[in-house]
Amino acid sequence: MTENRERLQKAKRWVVKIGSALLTANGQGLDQEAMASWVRQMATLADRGIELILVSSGAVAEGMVRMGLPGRPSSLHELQACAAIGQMGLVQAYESHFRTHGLKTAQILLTHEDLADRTRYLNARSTLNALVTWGVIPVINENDTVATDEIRFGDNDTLAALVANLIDAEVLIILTDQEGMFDRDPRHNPDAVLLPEVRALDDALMAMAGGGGVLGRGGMVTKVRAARYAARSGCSTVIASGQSQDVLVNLAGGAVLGTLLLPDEDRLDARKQWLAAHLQTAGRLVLDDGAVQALRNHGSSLLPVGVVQVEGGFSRGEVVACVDVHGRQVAVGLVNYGAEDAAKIIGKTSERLVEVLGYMDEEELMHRDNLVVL
Ligand SMILES: Nc1ncnc2c1ncn2[C@@H]1O[C@H](COP(=O)(O)OP(=O)(O)O)[C@@H](O)[C@H]1O
Ligand SMILES: N[C@@H](CCC(=O)OP(=O)(O)O)C(=O)O
Repeated sequence: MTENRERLQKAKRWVVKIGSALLTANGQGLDQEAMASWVRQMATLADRGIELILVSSGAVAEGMVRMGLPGRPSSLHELQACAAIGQMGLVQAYESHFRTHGLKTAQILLTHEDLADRTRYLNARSTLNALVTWGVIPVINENDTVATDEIRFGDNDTLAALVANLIDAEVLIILTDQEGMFDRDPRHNPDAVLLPEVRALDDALMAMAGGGGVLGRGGMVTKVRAARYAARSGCSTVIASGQSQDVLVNLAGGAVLGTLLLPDEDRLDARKQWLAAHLQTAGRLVLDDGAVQALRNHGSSLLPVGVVQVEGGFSRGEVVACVDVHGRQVAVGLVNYGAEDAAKIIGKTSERLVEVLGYMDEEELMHRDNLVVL
């Protein structure tokens, strides 16, 4: 175990995510004292040459306090207005805390759409790399003011993981209001046991992870999912308590704190990571069992013959999900045929494509270089 903790000691690029539950002191507004402590710790790490990217929630919660609202608004526009109000307080606080340590900050607000579009994805990556190289601390949040269901990450755990993929971070630290991940939700099970180290891809984890509290969005479910996303670029995740004294500095020293979620060894190349980052897709292809096996076990391309159904109105070149007959996601990839033509060729062998369509661009519906098995 300590050997894996030593990985953290060597890591040079970290994403740190701070959740609303932790940041807002039980709905009493931003916890300035706690923020000062995390910032001081990050300044210590920056001083040791660690590159840091901060993903911070708290905009909606702070907006609620500023507007004197008793609970989280249910209407989308009020929620978005709250986020816009609270985001001011959030960046203002980080800017002034970091300035006391001589560090500059930069605000970055993203939606899922920014990472789904290849050009914007590359732009976001270059900008973040430029900031980090200058020693500026990017402070990232979802662009809640414009995010609708179609373009949102939904929670900042996911956003933080996709940022870790984007900039090739070695470590993602998710600070929350619990000591780490337990085998059951400790809020409801006092005898729950803390898990010190797990494989991020272990399927059993999802069953142990429950939902979140009043202010946070995702609970442990989104944190485990985030660790799985992070693992795609070889990034280790730690879920730890933000209330634990000097948590960041101690983790950097190799202390056994919180839960370490380790990646498996094989890591996706940068383009496949971008493909995998598509949380929303333009449509779905339903695969028969043979095609599922071919993709999963043999790294094959997807041929029309293995597809039983086409759903959605996608065009050639769009990112489409592949699911099995039970609707479970198998892969995502760039499709070689639009939905209309795809519907005509599914179930057909490659030799029949010209006969059915009158032309053939590629014999695969998705080439293996353009798909990623999830
Ligand atoms: N297996 C688990 N281990 C630890 N916490 C869990 C687990 N399942 C659910 N939770 C809940 O997840 C909450 C943290 O998530 P959340 O409220 O979204 O916080 P944040 O704002 O930090 O993202 C904890 O307070 C806890 O009640
Ligand atoms: N963008 C939102 C973050 C919502 C969110 O994911 O919260 P959390 O589950 O506490 O990380 C905000 O700033 O309020």
